[in-house]
Amino acid sequence: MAATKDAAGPLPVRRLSKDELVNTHKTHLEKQDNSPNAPRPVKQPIMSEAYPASTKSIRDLEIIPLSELRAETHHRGKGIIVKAASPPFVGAGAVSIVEDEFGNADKLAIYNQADSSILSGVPEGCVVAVKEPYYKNNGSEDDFMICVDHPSDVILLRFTDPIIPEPLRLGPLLKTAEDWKNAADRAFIEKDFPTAVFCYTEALEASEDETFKAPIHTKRAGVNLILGRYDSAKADAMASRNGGPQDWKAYFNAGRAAYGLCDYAESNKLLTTALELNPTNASIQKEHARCQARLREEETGDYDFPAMLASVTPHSVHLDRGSFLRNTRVADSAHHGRGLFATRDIKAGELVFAEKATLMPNQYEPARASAALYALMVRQLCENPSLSGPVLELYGGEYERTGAEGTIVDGVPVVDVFLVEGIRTKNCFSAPRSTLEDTRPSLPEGRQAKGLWVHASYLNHACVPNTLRSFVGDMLISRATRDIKEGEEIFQQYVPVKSLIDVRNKQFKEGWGFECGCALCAGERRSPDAKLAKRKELLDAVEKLCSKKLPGRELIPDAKIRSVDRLAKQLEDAHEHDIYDSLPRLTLIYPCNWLAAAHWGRKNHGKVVKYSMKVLRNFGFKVPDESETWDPREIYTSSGNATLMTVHVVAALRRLAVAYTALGHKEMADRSIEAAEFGYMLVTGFKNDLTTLDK
Ligand SMILES: C[S@@+](CC[C@H](N)C(=O)[O-])C[C@H]1O[C@@H](n2cnc3c(N)ncnc32)[C@H](O)[C@@H]1O
Repeated sequence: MAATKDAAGPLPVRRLSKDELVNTHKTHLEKQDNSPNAPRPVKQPIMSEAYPASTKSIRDLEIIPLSELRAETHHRGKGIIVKAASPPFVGAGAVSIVEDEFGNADKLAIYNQADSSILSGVPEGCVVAVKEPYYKNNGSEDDFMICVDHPSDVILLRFTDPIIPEPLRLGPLLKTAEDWKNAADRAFIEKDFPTAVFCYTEALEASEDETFKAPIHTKRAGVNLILGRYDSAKADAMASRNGGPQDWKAYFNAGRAAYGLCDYAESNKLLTTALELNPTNASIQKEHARCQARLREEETGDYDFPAMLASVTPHSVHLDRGSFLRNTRVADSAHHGRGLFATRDIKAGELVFAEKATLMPNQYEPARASAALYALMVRQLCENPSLSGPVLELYGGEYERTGAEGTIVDGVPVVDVFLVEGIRTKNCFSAPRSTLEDTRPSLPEGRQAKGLWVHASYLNHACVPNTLRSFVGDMLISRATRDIKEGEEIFQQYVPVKSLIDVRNKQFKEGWGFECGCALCAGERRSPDAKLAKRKELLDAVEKLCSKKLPGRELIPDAKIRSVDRLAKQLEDAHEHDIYDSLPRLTLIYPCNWLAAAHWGRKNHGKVVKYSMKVLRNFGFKVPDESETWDPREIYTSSGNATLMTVHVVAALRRLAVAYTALGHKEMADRSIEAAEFGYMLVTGFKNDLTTLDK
């Protein structure tokens, strides 16, 4: 863990007075962008500044005055209780001027609160407790602020909480439970849902009358459903039961909440009860049928992928589908910690699993995608604690846990934003809106969302993996690239691998903290350094000569083709037979692809066959001598365990088909196309027309 600043720093020489703070704050408020759709920036944690979230109750901390806060210090064992003396300035966080019971004032910046929480902009007059506050200098001599990064380090205190010191007490703002209910109803009509939840909560706290409380639970369940706070919605719905004829509503709402949590088995149970109580209700029937469909998908893995793709639009990338996971299970891995293992034999091409994202924001802007996922993870852990368990169990890198993360303290789950960021960086995937679309050459590159798929997060990496992942909206599809035996570990590539072993392992070390030990990496490490250096030198020479591009329609001069051919031969000679006999030769893929494309432009079909077959060979596939009759469809099942499948394999097979046709080898041409279609299914996740590759 990074150094925390627990040692006491100095008391500031000068602090700004309340008037000075409030006046400056007012000028900021005047400039605040209040448009409802203005995107809120996210303050993503800097791991070198990491410090753990407080795990103590505010009632176990020593409450200190603001005047005792020391610069650059985490005040362990201490807490402050303050009242907001200004409206909040809402940017990456919410900044308020606050005062304590002694009239000391200071600036409080609260980050990482969900928009649906009232703490995302503490209203003036509210009282909050900050646990183990971090007091931070903002640059100039007298500019300090209390900086709350962990959402659970700040607690909104109820007006009647006895912990509030006398001078900060207002007493209840409204007199009766009925007043609070009416205020909540008004907030609901104005679509101010966080305030509605707050006021319904006060109404519930202010009343002992169960007949008054039951419908308020129903209303708060409804608001929580709107806010996506499914755990609370479910608890409210269940609390609204009173044994009367309206209880079907409670089960219906609880069922919808469980559906929102993707807990379809639980949802089914609740909706079935709702249906028993009200068998003719069309809304329950509809939700029940929807839930049954999810359970079928979970059981069978039977998906209509084209329909799913058709439903993905720029505004709707979250698919209403269940996850099919039963072909795989999590178990200890010989490579690292836990991994995913096959629970039965899986044939090349079969669905290994399909998983709906646990969390994936609809944010495809490269500059915003990571921050959006981080913010969503924090929000969900705060709002739906039932999701915390599976997310917090994921590998979080080197960040040291306290063990209290996710436990409920002072009524809220402890959420440590640095752990969340650690989990995010080690487990998130980039996802195009659809992999099929992504294979279109005309599509601009780089528009990918970032998401978290909890089951897929257990996959370890191999450069020569046995599965390939693809996406349709927020659904991750994993297909077997070769036959997998029951009990075998499932691997995937974390990122497309670089051809030079040093370069790719540097990437794994820096990004994920490991050195790959897959068959390819282990084999390549047997090559002496001089051979590795020679291959790098030759690849550099080819890339320089060809400017890293593949030939298009232009006619490439003979002399250039001869030069590339010569370098390719030297590269081939720089691979030891005993090591590379059944391993991919990644540095040779680009030159061979280039030569196939160059000969393609010259309609030199024999050479196209030769170099396309070399491309397949260099991806690790077993191919015969180019003059033999063979069946390209067999490459997926007869090539051993060190192959690498990409869209370039599909392109090579297509090129092969055209060349075979031109040479009059119709049968091999047809088989090549079938093999290309199969490969394209692996790449895109389901059967698709190869012509997408031309669009
Ligand atoms: C997404 S997690 C994979 C699941 C992880 N093994 C676990 O126990 O939760 C990613 C982490 O797994 C480890 N890992 C993945 N592939 C590996 C490999 N081939 N060899 C060693 N460690 C690997 C790395 O520490 C990486 O940061």
